[in-house]
Amino acid sequence: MRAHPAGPRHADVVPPGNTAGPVPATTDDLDRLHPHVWPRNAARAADGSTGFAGVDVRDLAEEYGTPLFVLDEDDFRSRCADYAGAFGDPASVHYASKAFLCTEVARWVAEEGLSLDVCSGGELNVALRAEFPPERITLHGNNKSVPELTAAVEAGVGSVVLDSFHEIARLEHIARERGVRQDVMIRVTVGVEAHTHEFIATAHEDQKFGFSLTSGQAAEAVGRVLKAESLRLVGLHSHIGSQIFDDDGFELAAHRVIRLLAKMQEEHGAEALSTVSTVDLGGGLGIAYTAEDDPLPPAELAARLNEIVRKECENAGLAAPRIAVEPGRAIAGPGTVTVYEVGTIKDVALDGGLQRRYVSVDGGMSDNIRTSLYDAVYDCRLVSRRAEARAVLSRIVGKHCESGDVVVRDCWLPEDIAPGDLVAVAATGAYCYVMASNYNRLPKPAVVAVRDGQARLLLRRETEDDLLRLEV
Ligand SMILES: Cc1ncc(COP(=O)(O)O)c(C=O)c1O
Ligand SMILES: N[C@@H](CCCC[NH3+])C(=O)O
Repeated sequence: MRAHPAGPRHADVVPPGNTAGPVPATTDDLDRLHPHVWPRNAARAADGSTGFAGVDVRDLAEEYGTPLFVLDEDDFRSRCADYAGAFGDPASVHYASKAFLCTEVARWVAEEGLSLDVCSGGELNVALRAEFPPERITLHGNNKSVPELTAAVEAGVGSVVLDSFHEIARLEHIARERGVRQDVMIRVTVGVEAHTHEFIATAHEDQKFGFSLTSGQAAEAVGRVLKAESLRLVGLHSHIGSQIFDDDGFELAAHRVIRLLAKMQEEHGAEALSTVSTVDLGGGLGIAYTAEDDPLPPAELAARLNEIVRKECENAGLAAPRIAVEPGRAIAGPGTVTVYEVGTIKDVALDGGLQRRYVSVDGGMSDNIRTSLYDAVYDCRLVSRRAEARAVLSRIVGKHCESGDVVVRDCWLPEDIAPGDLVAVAATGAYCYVMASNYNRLPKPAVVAVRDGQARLLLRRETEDDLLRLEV
């Protein structure tokens, strides 16, 4: 181990409240790719450069350009397998495709035996292009259009998660016209305050999703669906939010959904509810964006949920339903990194003798809006060579005309970072590419999959011509 000190040039110049964690004690620490945060097949090579599934990051940058999303295929597939194993039946794990989707990834999900959640006609279209088995597709959304509902029914999707009274009537009409009995679930807003950013919590009462439990709307929705001859109620659904670390919220949600099921059985009779075989507890499992984050292992979560559902059902005298879950971030997030090239570097003197270093890269808020939107925290490392100098607290910023264009608010980088160096931001597989924009007319980056020493393009980089394609 190299014992070279990596502390800041002057510890007293570091601005307070930084989110980069403690000063790396050595240059080895500055180089370390924490295994919870970085893709399962990321590793430093002997010369200090970084390989992703055995492919040198410098070769990837040269061949595909930067910014570049690099997706470790085995990491993605192994997380599908982890969830499938934890919950017993792969089909009861629905990959939430909003986190990241392209045709090839939909094929991987199908091959791993999982189900797939889509929440728009566009996502459905990609799934069907990948020939994803329609009976394993679920359609979500609080405002699905008539064409979206129609496309789903005609494709033969496994279920539609109903989100409003308007939609019950709309879907009933569409299914009846086509002579189909469509399987549906009801999205119940269970009134749980998930401990996460307020913009990504979804089960408190005052928001747009689902039928609320306390107002009686959820019970009313069950009644209406049971009367709709072209709909068949197969499950109750709850999703409490995203990037959640403790299981209390899931437990409470499970408890409330089962109570509703029991109440509905009392009201409508066991026969009427005999088709309700699933309790879907949604997604939301947090991932490690930094070494301090401590996500719940899928097997632990599955065991806890099974136990609570079993106990609740026993108390209510119900047969235990199948538990379904919808992880998006937990499957797609950790296996992808974004590689950027450093362009410019600027040191700023702050009040009180403090200093901040701005490292500008060739992407920004157009390929990762999460930092500006949710104050997201990320780990960023120099990946094209070994760190040889002391650590300097740095801020990774993009190239957009916006001072809030921050990719990583605080991270430690070696003092000698220079234009042309490659840096990578970890855990960008979920909600980065899919939320990308063309702000300042920047083309969307390419997405490349790596596996067994080989790289394969999944989505090509947008071109200047692509950016002109909508001009009339
Ligand atoms: C209904 C539903 N299911 C699943 C997910 C996936 O969430 P996550 O990516 O946090 O697992 C979301 C997004 O929050 C969602 O709205
Ligand atoms: N897009 C959000 C989460 C919302 C998930 C979809 N309901 C994120 O990046 O964290």
